[in-house]
Amino acid sequence: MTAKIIDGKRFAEDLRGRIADHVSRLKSEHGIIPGLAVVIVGEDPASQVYVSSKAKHTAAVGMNSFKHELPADTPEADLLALVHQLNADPTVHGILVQMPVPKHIDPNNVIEAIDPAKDVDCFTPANVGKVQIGLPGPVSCTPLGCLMLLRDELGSLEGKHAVIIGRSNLVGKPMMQLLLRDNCTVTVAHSRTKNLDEVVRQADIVVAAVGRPNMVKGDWIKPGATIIDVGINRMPAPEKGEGKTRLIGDVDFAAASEVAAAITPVPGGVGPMTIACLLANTITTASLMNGLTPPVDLTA
Ligand SMILES: NC(=O)C1=CN([C@@H]2O[C@H](COP(=O)(O)OP(=O)(O)OC[C@H]3O[C@@H](n4cnc5c(N)ncnc54)[C@H](OP(=O)(O)O)[C@@H]3O)[C@@H](O)[C@H]2O)C=CC1
Ligand SMILES: Nc1nc(=O)c2c([nH]1)NC[C@@H]1CN(c3ccc(C(=O)N[C@@H](CCC(=O)O)C(=O)O)cc3)C=[N+]21
Repeated sequence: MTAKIIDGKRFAEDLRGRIADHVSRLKSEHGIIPGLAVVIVGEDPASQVYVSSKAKHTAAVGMNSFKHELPADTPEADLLALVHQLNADPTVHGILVQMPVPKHIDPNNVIEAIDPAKDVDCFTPANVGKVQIGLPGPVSCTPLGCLMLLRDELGSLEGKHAVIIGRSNLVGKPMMQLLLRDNCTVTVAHSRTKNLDEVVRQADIVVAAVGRPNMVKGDWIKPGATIIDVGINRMPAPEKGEGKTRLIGDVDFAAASEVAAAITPVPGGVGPMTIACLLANTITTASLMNGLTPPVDLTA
């Protein structure tokens, strides 16, 4: 079998088109221009790339984009003061502080400082809890993007056995909640899981979110499974020239493609969906902050 390649880049483009429609409706019917503030501390090149990409897409859908770049040695108190200022700013509906933050800053203090009403990453305890009980609000961007791709590919997810590899607060745990809500039977594997290959062989749906290049082998995949590869691993690519790199996922794409029914590529799979879902969450928070029901097609 040669797997269908799930085109996350194209799906994200379509999603951004729908988001742009919602933005223009919020403007014309309610006089609201959704605003997203992105804060980056330090000069990590990969983070810079993501932040620029977010700013570009935010503006392209008609939202206000506010970018705050702080030096790497910014004291924690100054970062928290900026977050409080953004919490109080009525033109800002979403706040994202790019992670990781430098070592002298406690990421938990940053997350606690963000007003849950503007928490478009869905990092705050209030919003994590809302996802768990199924109340409206922002939903973790990467898991939301994975869910949209899976629903588009499979229709109903009911009764499917989903194996998630990774249990981070950013990806694995919220993915577990969303798949459970869609009536999957969910297994969450992690670094202490025994016989991971045998566990993965049970899966109708595999979500790999580990950060280890090509860790999931072709012979771990049940024939006909659907594979979502969240992993982003930057590898040296001397064949492209001195100092060049390329991205690969957590799944051995070539081997898994021989067995699976459908698979996301890296790049061009989950990554673009993450950014589109950040914009979707900004529509959700802007709607809720104004007493409006968030559009159903942008949330879980
Ligand atoms: N495409 C996108 O938009 C995004 C991509 N990513 C990428 O996804 C990947 C995961 O990110 P994130 O969740 O933040 O990573 P974390 O490092 O926070 O979590 C990794 C998880 O993988 C588990 N793990 C580590 N080694 C193994 C192993 N040998 N076998 C099984 N499980 C293992 C860890 O287990 P334990 O808990 O036991 O330590 C942990 O739960 C990264 O490559 C990241 O770059 C992340 C966010 C967005
Ligand atoms: N507060 C916060 N929220 C995040 O959502 C967040 C974060 N911090 N820190 C880092 C991770 C990682 N992340 C990605 C977003 C887009 C791509 C993406 O667009 N990837 C492209 C490739 C981009 C490239 O070529 O570098 C793709 O997979 O096709 C990847 C990874 C969001 N994260």
